[in-house]
Amino acid sequence: MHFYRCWLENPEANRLLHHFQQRLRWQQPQIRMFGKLIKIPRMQAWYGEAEARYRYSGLWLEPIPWEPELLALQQRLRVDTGSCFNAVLANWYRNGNDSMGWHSDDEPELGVEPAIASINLGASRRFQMRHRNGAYKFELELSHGSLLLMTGSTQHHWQHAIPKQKKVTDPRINLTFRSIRGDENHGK
Ligand SMILES: O=C(O)CCC(=O)C(=O)O
Ligand SMILES: [Fe+2]
Repeated sequence: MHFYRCWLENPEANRLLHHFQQRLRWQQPQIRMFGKLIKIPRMQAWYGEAEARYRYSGLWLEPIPWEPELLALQQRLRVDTGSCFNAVLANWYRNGNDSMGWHSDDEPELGVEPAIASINLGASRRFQMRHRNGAYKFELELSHGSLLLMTGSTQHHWQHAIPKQKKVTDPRINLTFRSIRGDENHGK
């Protein structure tokens, strides 16, 4: 894992936060949990190239075609990280009551050792990580304008979560850029 605390300068991060809040096509999908349908505790949008269909928490997501500012970030990430991402999952945590439960990003369509680039805008939130063997746990503060890069076997050994933080009143947008293999590659 690599963490770049000042990947974006403040004025640009501010501009992008407002832009994405207003312009992305946010939805609040429902997932089945313990036999009940419940809305996920945040807003979400999936953008990218047409082949980047993705199953996330049991939901099939069809990508919305790239939006210009998302595409510009994808191009900057290619230069800075050397990875070509073909899709992005945007999450909007409206305040500290929104959250994401423990999971790994290990869906088969991400490939064996996925690189995931996660850009943070808005309120700082705690990013918790725990090892699957239960022995290690730590956390990072994901602040405005920062970039977290997860590569290699991170998703095999670790789970992560964004816990609720009741005192946080400001919104946060997180963009996780991913590389999805097209259907023709599945099962190979
Ligand atoms: O909001 C975050 O920082 C984490 C998002 C995440 O884990 C995901 O989209 O899979
Ligand atoms: Fe994740």
